[in-house]
Amino acid sequence: MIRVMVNGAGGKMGREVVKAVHADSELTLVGGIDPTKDGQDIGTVAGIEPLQITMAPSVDDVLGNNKPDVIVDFTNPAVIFENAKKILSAGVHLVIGTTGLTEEQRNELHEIGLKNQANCLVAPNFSLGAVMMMKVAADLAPYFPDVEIIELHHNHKYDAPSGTSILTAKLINDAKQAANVTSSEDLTRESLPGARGAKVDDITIHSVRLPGYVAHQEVLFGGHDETLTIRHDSLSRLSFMPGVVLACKKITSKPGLTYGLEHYL
Ligand SMILES: NC(=O)C1=CN([C@@H]2O[C@H](COP(=O)(O)OP(=O)(O)OC[C@H]3O[C@@H](n4cnc5c(N)ncnc54)[C@H](OP(=O)(O)O)[C@@H]3O)[C@@H](O)[C@H]2O)C=CC1
Ligand SMILES: O=C(O)C1=N[C@H](C(=O)O)C[C@H](O)C1
Repeated sequence: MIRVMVNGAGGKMGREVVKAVHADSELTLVGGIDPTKDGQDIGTVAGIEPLQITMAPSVDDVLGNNKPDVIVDFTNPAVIFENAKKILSAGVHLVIGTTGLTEEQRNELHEIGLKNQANCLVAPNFSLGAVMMMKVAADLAPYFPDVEIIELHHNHKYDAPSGTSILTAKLINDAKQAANVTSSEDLTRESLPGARGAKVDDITIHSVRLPGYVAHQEVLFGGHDETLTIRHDSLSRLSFMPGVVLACKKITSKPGLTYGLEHYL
């Protein structure tokens, strides 16, 4: 049995992860961390039967004796880097769904993980469909080098652009460079700043935040008198759970830091 703890267990994703880990026969839920749910019962917070597990206020409280094998983190971009350093330094494997880590920070976590035999997965998106969308987008990019991304999320999301759109843009850029193709010149000049969205390398990303949405993304390719659009929709947070459960089971066999769930499939 793999002993799993959830950081951010009281949040929108954390509550679903608690339920998914509890329901899996190869995983044992051994704890949850959330500053404002400190002392509460994890089953009550997640809306399942009482589990007799009390939530801890911070990772500092769970990295002493009786550490878990794996911590799954869905907290927020402001706290992820400092928490990840502590968790990996304590020799605990770490599955990160939280967005916002820079490439430089991921490199630092890779070194800390190797030094402490603690593996780390940073996956901007755990849904199978989103991983496939990114793969197909990269496959299409050499044939359609003119491409923009629209990502659409609920209005309680803290960060923009989304982690998924940033990884999608990176994969598209890598594919374009490998194929030695470039996009057409953008002749538009903004009369209002921000009208053309944000750039990740060469790719424009537009972020929509509205109540009602969960997590959605369109990748739009423009060609000669034709366009091609691929779209992915997460209809609920359950869409991320098979990926999170898979990551908890595979992480022991992937040394260092891995970026993207595709490397686990
Ligand atoms: N990789 C993927 O597939 C997905 C990634 N995400 C990402 O996951 C992250 C969380 O998303 P979501 O669940 O919607 O956000 P929520 O705000 O609903 O949940 C975050 C939780 O973390 C808690 N928290 C804040 N600071 C700490 C801390 N220092 N230690 C422990 N817990 C803390 C929050 O408590 P409080 O509310 O009291 O601040 C809250 O309960 C985001 O970065 C989001 O982009 C989301 C969906 C899928
Ligand atoms: O905040 C969210 O909700 C999501 N965040 C991730 C991201 O930033 O890409 C994954 C998914 O889009 C949901």
